[in-house]
Amino acid sequence: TQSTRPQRLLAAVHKKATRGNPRSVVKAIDEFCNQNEWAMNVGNEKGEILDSVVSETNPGCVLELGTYCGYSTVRIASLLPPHAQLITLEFNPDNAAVARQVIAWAGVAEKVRLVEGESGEWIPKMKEQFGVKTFDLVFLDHWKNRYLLDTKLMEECGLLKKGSVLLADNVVCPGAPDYLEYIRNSPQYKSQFFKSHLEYTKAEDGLEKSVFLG
Ligand SMILES: CCc1ncnc2c1ncn2[C@@H]1O[C@H](/C=C/CNC(=O)c2cc(-c3ccc(F)cc3)cc(O)c2O)[C@@H](O)[C@H]1O
Ligand SMILES: [Mg+2]
Repeated sequence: TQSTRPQRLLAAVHKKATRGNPRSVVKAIDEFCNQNEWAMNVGNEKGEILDSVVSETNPGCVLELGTYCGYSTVRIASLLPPHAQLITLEFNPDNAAVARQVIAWAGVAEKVRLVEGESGEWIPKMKEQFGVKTFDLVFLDHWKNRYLLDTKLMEECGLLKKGSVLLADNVVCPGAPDYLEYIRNSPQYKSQFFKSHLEYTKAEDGLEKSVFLG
């Protein structure tokens, strides 16, 4: 049977990356996507912006929406302080299966809890199921038409506190217009746009960083 792109990406990780070395896993995926097949990982250019936001936030509790193959999961987890936790939501079981192996190969599995399921179902369960109080950082990179819905859901569930940071991928391409309109006009957020490029291309894209003001 034919392999899928995520499976071919995983094979490249096993072949090219050093087990236990998260940076080599990130490098192997970027090489695969630059040389073999484009895939919707945040990529290295936007990834460096993600890294700087993670480092400056120094988060104890992170939520990622849309694991896909685990590329950004590995980038974030490799920068977390000891005992910090990253919960990542992925509802496609095939993608989740690949992501678990990418995360394990990178050696960051003990910092990551991959939850297989829909964000809409699991965000309301974060407190009771995982003992989460609030998230210090949320990375939004799932279906673009879910960014706004899930942000409002996190607000309603009391999962954001003063200073919580939302970082949204693809606010230019493919775009998340309703999310941008809401977050840039809401008095409850301070937003900043980081201009960049769509992963592995010259097309314009960017990340929106928004700090919840409480
Ligand atoms: C239901 C809520 C919910 N709950 C849990 N998991 C969910 C979920 N909704 C989605 N997922 C999973 O997340 C991943 C999807 C991510 C969606 N990402 C893009 O569409 C995207 C596209 C481009 C691009 C494509 C083509 C172009 F031409 C240009 C740009 C570039 C990018 O960086 C992109 O992130 C998959 O694993 C889903 O299974
Ligand atoms: Mg993306």
